[in-house]
Amino acid sequence: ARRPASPALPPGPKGLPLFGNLFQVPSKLLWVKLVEWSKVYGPIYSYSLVGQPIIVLTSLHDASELLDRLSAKTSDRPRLIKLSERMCQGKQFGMIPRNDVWKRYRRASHQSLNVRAAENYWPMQEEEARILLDGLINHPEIDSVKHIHREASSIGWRACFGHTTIPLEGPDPSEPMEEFFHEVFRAVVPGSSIVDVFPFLNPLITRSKFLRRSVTDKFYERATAFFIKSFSEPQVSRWRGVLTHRLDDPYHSGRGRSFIEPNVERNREADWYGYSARLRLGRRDIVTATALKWFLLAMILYPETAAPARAELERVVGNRPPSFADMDRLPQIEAMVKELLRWRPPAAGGVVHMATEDIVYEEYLIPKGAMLLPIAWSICRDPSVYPNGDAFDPSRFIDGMGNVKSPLPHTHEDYLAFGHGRRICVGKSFAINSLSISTAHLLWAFDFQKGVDEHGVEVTPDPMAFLDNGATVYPKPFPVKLVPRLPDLAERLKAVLSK
Ligand code: HEM
Repeated sequence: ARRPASPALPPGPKGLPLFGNLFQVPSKLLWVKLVEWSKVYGPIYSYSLVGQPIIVLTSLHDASELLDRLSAKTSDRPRLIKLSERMCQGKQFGMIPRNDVWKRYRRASHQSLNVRAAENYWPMQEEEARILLDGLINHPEIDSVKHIHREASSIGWRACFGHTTIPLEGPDPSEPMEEFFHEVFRAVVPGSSIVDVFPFLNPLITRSKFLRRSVTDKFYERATAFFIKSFSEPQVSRWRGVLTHRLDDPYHSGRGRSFIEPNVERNREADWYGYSARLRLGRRDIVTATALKWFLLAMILYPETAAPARAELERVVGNRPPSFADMDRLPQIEAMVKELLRWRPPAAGGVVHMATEDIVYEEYLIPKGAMLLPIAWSICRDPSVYPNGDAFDPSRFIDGMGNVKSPLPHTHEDYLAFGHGRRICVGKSFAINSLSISTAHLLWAFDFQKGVDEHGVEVTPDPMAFLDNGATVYPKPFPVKLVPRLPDLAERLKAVLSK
């Protein structure tokens, strides 16, 4: 296309003077509306909230050009008053601007979470996957979602603090943090908080307790207080006390070194890194739990897609539980995890970036200060790379020889659910490992069938029934029936767990 004399913002829905599209965007499931608009206005379009332009990216081409290739100019975060400044007091590094503090946090967490370093958590993640199965077998009366949550929080907490496993019956020390992260995910959505839409309210809110309460919700103050307290020396020592104590427990081997340790040892600013690490990473694992809920749903609705992975597990591991050492020979598991994150990217609406300078992109102007919102839902079903993207089909990632296909360029090895550019998820390898080992164990151990409701009627879950949690999206709860695939499953697990 010929470039017009003065490039302008990508077109989009017409709004009101001053307010822009403020009254057209829903307060829940914003991304569903944004996907709808992309069908009308094209893969790249813009809308505005009270003068703030937001550029919506729904194609792989635009997202990779703007957020990956031009990431030097598009890796900032917008000012997030409620989330970053009020709730996290500038300490949650995923949300702060791209400044020196961010760089130090990012470097420190990359050191402990990169592909190689993530291998340190394999024994702990394997153990947790087995404890998950053990719980599901011995406590079928407890909702499977609760088991999944236990596993996810235990993995997250153990990685952060070197903690031993969190028991099903609790106590779960990470619980308040989970609450906090729910709030974080809600507040990261553009326009979700009134103080971000009308920043002039900020000083007023600081002064008025009434306003503070009314712009936030009931969890806010409690969760924020917990978050801030978790930096404090006494709190950290208290957690450490719990850890060391439990390490002697023979059933819970206590394997699993905190990923903070290497940083603490290496850095002179040990305390600073140590304390801050706890929050920047603690409870991100709830995203992994979300992915596992979608996994159960996919297995109920598309049972035939489990067959190749099962056949492979039978061939490679047989009657013993799978392990990371088997993963090279389990391409079907890799394909399953790729497809799971593609079909239902947990952060469906993407995480917002901000341009730090004016960018002329194709015929458009992306002005400095514009928000850029990559809609993972759409990008992960971009028809030019993933045809028939609404169908759950792990075989799309398998070639004629039964190996995982080489990914197409710019697809981040077919893991587009982890975002883009310099802000790409720092826990990516860690999360993929958690999902691979958990799905491998679940497929090895169980057949998944529809569960029944309180009247005994079989329930077919609706894959389009979403529960909004801001940047992440859950399936509406559904019952599932797990049928053990080996008669002596419980004994086999006991044998490996007590080793
Ligand atoms: C399936 C699980 C997960 C998914 C789908 C996911 C996805 C994402 C996405 C979309 C972003 C924003 C990227 C962007 O701005 O373009 C992000 C950022 C981040 N993720 Fe994850 N994540 C997952 C698990 C984790 C885990 C387990 C950890 C920690 C161990 C983690 C730590 C982070 C951090 C610290 C950031 C902020 C990075 C920055 O702003 O520089 N994530 N993640």
